Amino acid sequence: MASSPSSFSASITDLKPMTIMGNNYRCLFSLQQDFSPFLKSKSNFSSSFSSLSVARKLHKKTFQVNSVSVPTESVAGFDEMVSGTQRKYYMLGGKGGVGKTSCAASLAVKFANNGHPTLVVSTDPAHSLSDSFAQDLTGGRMVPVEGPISPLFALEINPEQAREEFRSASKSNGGSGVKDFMDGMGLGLIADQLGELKLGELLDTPPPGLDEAIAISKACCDYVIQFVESQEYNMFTRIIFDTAPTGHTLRLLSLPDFLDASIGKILKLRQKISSATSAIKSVFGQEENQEDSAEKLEKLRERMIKVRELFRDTNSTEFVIVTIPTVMAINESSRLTASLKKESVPVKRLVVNQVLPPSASDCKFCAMKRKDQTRALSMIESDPELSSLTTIQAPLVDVEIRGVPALQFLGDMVWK
Ligand SMILES: Nc1ncnc2c1ncn2[C@@H]1O[C@H](COP(=O)(O)OP(=O)(O)OP(=O)(O)O)[C@@H](O)[C@H]1O
Repeated sequence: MASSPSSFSASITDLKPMTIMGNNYRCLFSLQQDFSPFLKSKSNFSSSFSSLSVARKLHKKTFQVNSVSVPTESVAGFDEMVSGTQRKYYMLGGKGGVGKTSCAASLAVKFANNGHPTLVVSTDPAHSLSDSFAQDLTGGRMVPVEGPISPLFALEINPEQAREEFRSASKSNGGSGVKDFMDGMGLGLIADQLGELKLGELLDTPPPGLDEAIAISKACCDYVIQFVESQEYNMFTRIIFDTAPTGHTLRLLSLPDFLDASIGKILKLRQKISSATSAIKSVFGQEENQEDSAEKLEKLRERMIKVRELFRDTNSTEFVIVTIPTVMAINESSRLTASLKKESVPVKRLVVNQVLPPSASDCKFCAMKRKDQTRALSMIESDPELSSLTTIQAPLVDVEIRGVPALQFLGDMVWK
């Protein structure tokens, strides 16, 4: 067990041979556990970082010797991602289990090691950032991640809190449909005021599948607004979102539009009603309160427009799709790309994760798997949505990617 920089360097020579699907090579991952006490000390990390670079070089060399290099189709692009100190947002999304969290966490580590104070945020109700960083990041607030050179913080948006808010608002108002929705969105005051006027009939039907997940989307939007407005987040020049599987993410992205449209309708309605009879005015209470709530609504609407604009700003935001080489995952990625384009969300990169590395001698299982993957990869080339994206291939490795050194290792293979 190493616990000091000197023993760390000595142990570099002890890298254990590991295998990627049958091919021998030396793997940095075997270091992760041995050196965790050492890596706990941030001051030690910069010296460990240079040692890790040596280890990586050694690793690359071994790759060449054994002819099992990482798939070569990776396209340059990290230079562009890392350049500039203006804040950039990266959202990583795709089908469940394809490696969104691993890719998002590895990108965050890479940015932080390249001088960017970075925040990585999980918007997936089933968070796995803590597992990925091998560190407790729960609690719904920013937690520093030990290891990288520049500050790296992680935030897992607390789904229970958002769900609870939604549930209690729905229960206490005893309504249904749009009214429940408005309550859950923190618009209970307006919903109450308009309750007698059959609000549900005056608004369009909310999107199908409306449930507690939308409360989490609302919480995410609130955070996004804070990232833009609050001093607390000023320092971050890169913010990465590890998003939930496709359905949730699309809901999150369309929420600002939906709220903007709904609020617009309420405001118009209010205007009409405020000039009507005193009987109707009494439903709304005093003139002063009307002004107050109209102002609140207008403010909420402005903030939603801000979130929407941010999601669509090609200068500051990019949605990176993560997939794996299977027909199902690629079909879903194609649909996701089409939806994102429809929402005008900038998307230009596709990470194809868990690609079998080349091998001179496949077993029967590997040969079958490789055939499947080759077929799936060729689908990308002919897919009308995906073919125009920059494709980055990331290899399947035979160990779980957990902890900063492992994420750094993955990041160096993916983000080039
Ligand atoms: N390139 C890879 N090689 C080997 N294992 C990988 C690779 N990428 C990810 N994994 C493993 O796959 C599992 C799922 O990865 P991850 O949690 O990153 O996926 P996800 O898309 O975020 O999942 P979810 O949709 O459940 O949030 C993890 O155990 C992770 O270590």
